[in-house]
Amino acid sequence: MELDLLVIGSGPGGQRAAIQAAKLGKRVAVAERRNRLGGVSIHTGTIPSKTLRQATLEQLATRPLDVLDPTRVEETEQEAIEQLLDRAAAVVAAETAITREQFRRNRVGLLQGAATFVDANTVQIEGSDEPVRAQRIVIAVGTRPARPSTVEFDDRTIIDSDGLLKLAQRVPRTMTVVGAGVIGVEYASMFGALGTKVTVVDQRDRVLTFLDSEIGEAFQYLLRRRNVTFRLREKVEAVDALEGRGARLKLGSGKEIVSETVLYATGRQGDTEKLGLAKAGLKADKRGRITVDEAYRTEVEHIFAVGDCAGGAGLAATAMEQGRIAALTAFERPITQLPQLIPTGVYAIPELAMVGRTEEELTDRAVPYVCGIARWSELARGVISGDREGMLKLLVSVEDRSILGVHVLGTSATDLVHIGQAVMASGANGLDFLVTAVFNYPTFAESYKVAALDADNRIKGMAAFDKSL
Ligand SMILES: Cc1cc2nc3c(=O)[nH]c(=O)nc-3n(C[C@H](O)[C@H](O)[C@H](O)COP(=O)(O)OP(=O)(O)OC[C@H]3O[C@@H](n4cnc5c(N)ncnc54)[C@H](O)[C@@H]3O)c2cc1C
Ligand SMILES: NC(=O)c1ccc[n+]([C@@H]2O[C@H](COP(=O)([O-])OP(=O)(O)OC[C@H]3O[C@@H](n4cnc5c(N)ncnc54)[C@H](O)[C@@H]3O)[C@@H](O)[C@H]2O)c1
Repeated sequence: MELDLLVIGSGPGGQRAAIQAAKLGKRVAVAERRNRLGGVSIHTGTIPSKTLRQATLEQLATRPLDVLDPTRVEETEQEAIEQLLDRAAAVVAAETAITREQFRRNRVGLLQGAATFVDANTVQIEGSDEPVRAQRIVIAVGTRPARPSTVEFDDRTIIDSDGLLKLAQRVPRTMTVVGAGVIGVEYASMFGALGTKVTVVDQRDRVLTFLDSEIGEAFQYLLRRRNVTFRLREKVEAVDALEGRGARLKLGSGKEIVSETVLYATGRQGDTEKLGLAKAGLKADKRGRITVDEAYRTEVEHIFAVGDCAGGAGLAATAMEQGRIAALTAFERPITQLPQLIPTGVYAIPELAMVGRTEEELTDRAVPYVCGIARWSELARGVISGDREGMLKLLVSVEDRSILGVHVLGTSATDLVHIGQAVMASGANGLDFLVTAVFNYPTFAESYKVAALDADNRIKGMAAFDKSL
């Protein structure tokens, strides 16, 4: 088979690379080693975890009173987890079907089987007799959970985020989450909200270290109120399964934690070992990542790598755009590089999102700024929705009134952040746009106006003080 482009991997990076090349009229195929399309994003990562979260929130809002009946607790819990997993399975199936249909419409071929390089232009697909030759190749093989070699995972008691989706028995009473990164925190908050006593262990002294520290502290406080305990600056020394009764974690400080389930979320490893990269003149680093330039080109001119296996942000959102950029570059079309301003969304309970700088970064860079804050407790939409915990914080330049950072905690945070992203991208004077804009009322979006007025008042207050001197 002769192709203009072969894409290896059908996750978000591979999908977008393939469809972009097909839109240019190229002969394209995607190789996928699993018998399902969509990658980690659709099957074990983004989509199932976000569906479980949504279903959890709905279940909590409509939990029947008979759950308090002691004779029905086990049964009700079993039903509850089955409903959550069924909902995730239904959404996964729908998303897979959408991906398959998009490939069909765009005439993207599908080659099922693991791909390995024969040489820099030839790839063998497992189970096929005929090798595939392609003028250009995009590697989009993603990652898998990093499993420390000393830990015995059994997909039942000691699990990673893939194993969590097989937790079919019931919501565990106790859970230890190792790793307070995005995956650890999203699942810890979800199980905490469901009533599990969760302990989060991390070697760092803060959760989600990229957050603005005020928002991070508020978030940790809210999680503590929802059954989550933090053991920070702690290293895991050993994990022992206790026959049918959970597992015991031994920490470097000498503490021991016993829980029904241990969830490991300590990062991910590029899935590149079995690709035969050396045959194509390529190599990966010790985390399985392939080095690329700003257009996702590897050291070999016609081979590109995108998404999680090329390092970077580790997001479905960025993987998609990287795939598109790689395909445009491969066929000598003009590109716009990945923007600097990329939002982060954490789908915990409560939700978090940010774009731009934190207070700590601005302080380190000696950039003069003021904060403007809006609290959901004073926002009509917050009162109506019953979310009185949320807040939006704007960081505003005192020099040119541009918005330097946006930090949101609470309902709709992951959507709301994009208003800030758009205002920031439009450059200077963002504050004046927000101060004078009229937003629908009552909405969470109104928080931008409230926070902008707060920041404006602070800047005016400073100016009035200077004049009075
Ligand atoms: C629990 C969890 C929650 C997440 N939540 C979010 C979120 O809310 N928002 C967000 O933006 N991101 C989220 N992510 C991250 C997101 O899922 C990834 O960034 C994204 O899936 C990366 O896409 P990708 O195209 O690089 O590869 P992947 O989605 O990892 O897909 C790679 C594909 O390549 C295939 N493959 C591998 N080797 C071969 C081979 N040799 N031959 C053929 N096929 C091969 C694999 O089977 C797989 O299908 C989450 C991740 C996890 C684990
Ligand atoms: N909402 C989202 O966008 C979203 C959601 C989930 C996952 N993701 C992506 O998935 C990827 C993986 O996430 P992750 O949370 O597994 O990794 P991560 O690297 O973000 O976090 C891992 C955490 O584990 C800690 N850790 C590592 N080894 C440890 C040990 N031995 N003992 C104690 N703590 C230890 C680290 O200090 C770190 O805080 C990330 O790229 C993330 O962006 C994104």
